[in-house]
Amino acid sequence: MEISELDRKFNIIDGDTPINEHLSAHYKRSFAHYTVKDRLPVILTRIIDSLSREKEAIIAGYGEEAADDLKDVIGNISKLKYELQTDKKFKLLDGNDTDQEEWNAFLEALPDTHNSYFSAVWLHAECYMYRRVRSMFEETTTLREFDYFRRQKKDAFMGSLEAFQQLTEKFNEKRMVKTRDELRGLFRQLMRVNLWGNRIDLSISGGKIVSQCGDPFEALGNLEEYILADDTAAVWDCIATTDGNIIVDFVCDNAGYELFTDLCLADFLISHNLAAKVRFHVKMIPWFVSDVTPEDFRWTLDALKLSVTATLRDLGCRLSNYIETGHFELIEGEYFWTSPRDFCEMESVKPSVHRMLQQAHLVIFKGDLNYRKLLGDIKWDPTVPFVEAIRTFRPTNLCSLRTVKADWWRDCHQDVLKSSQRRIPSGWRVVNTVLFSLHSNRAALSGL
Ligand SMILES: O=P(O)(O)OC[C@H]1O[C@](O)(CO)[C@@H](O)[C@@H]1O
Ligand SMILES: [Mn+2]
Repeated sequence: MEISELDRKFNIIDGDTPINEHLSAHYKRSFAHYTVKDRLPVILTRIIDSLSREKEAIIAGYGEEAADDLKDVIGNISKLKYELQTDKKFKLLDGNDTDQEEWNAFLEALPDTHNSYFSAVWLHAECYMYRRVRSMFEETTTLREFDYFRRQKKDAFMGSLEAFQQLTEKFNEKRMVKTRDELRGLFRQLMRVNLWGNRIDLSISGGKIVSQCGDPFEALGNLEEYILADDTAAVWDCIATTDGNIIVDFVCDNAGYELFTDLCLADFLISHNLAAKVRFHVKMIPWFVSDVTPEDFRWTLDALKLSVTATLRDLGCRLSNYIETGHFELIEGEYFWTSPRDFCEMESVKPSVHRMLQQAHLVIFKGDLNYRKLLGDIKWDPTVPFVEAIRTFRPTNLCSLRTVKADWWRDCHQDVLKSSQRRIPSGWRVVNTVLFSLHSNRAALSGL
């Protein structure tokens, strides 16, 4: 079928998402369109490939019955790919997962004009695809607990070991800082290391293993010019002006190198008495390929503890000890993070999560997907300040740490935009361009 014929059939508009509209694959020249048309089918195909490749190992681990389950799942993923590529309406979810009813209520309430892959809000379409894959496994007898992205996450972790080592060594050298100024300087560096950590994401690479190579601290200087918006000073003030008896929350994104940098930043906060507790909110089901699940979190601490190098072993022991002492807390069991809801809906849809975030003095939202959820997946006018774009979402002080993977102009102030245009020709082609934004909610930080 000719592409134009397809476009006509799916009612695709030949243009980019208009300002103030929701991002959607409906607009042919948008990154959302490229994602739904090209990236998501590739991610589905990669799941099928890895299941076929690992078939024997899976059967060895999950029993003979897993062979039939694998066959069913592979067939169902192929069907899902067909549904996606032919823009079928979203189906209700089967199965008994905890969040199934909420998801179905959400799907049933979608207007008829926005409930298929190319017509829906991009956030909804993308989340729905990952959630459908999960239900296929949930319906099996043997593979309900199987994480079909785990192999890739582990491989990416292993590929980053050298960077972990370098980061920990540098961090150990610097840990002993004493003065407030030195502390602030180290915080600034760790925030940047953390921000860069978000580059390593296995969904943007289509599931291909990408790991952090080279010395992360050394790379910082060259990367500085790519930072679009930087409120580190406000974030530091927000933390450093307290008595340290505060909770800091991470709404986590990717496992592997990024989680490692989250743990380093959290370690810094605890070991310098800047926070009494750091909580990590993670996903309950395999999500956007590399997102952290409780199992990934525990596995990461264990792998560090068992590392061949003493530096990483010591770190692993210290971090695990923080769990024992309650300085770190893994928050699991919450399905809101894998719902299609944006964060503005949190207070009404899941007040318990909102109340929990309110206990924290600062919440750090990691990554591109969380950023999109903060902004409601809307293509904001670039001049709209972050604090307006997050609308009524005000649980506490907020910080968003994100490398820009989706539409990049939404968070730029005009002056930044102008200077970045020299480097970035247009729209979604910036997918491989490294850009950062480091946002805090200035209004919330100043106590509004
Ligand atoms: O891991 P992160 O930072 O949330 O980014 C992942 C996501 O970024 C996007 O490319 C754009 O939002 C998604 O399509 C992708 O899967
Ligand atoms: Mn992610």
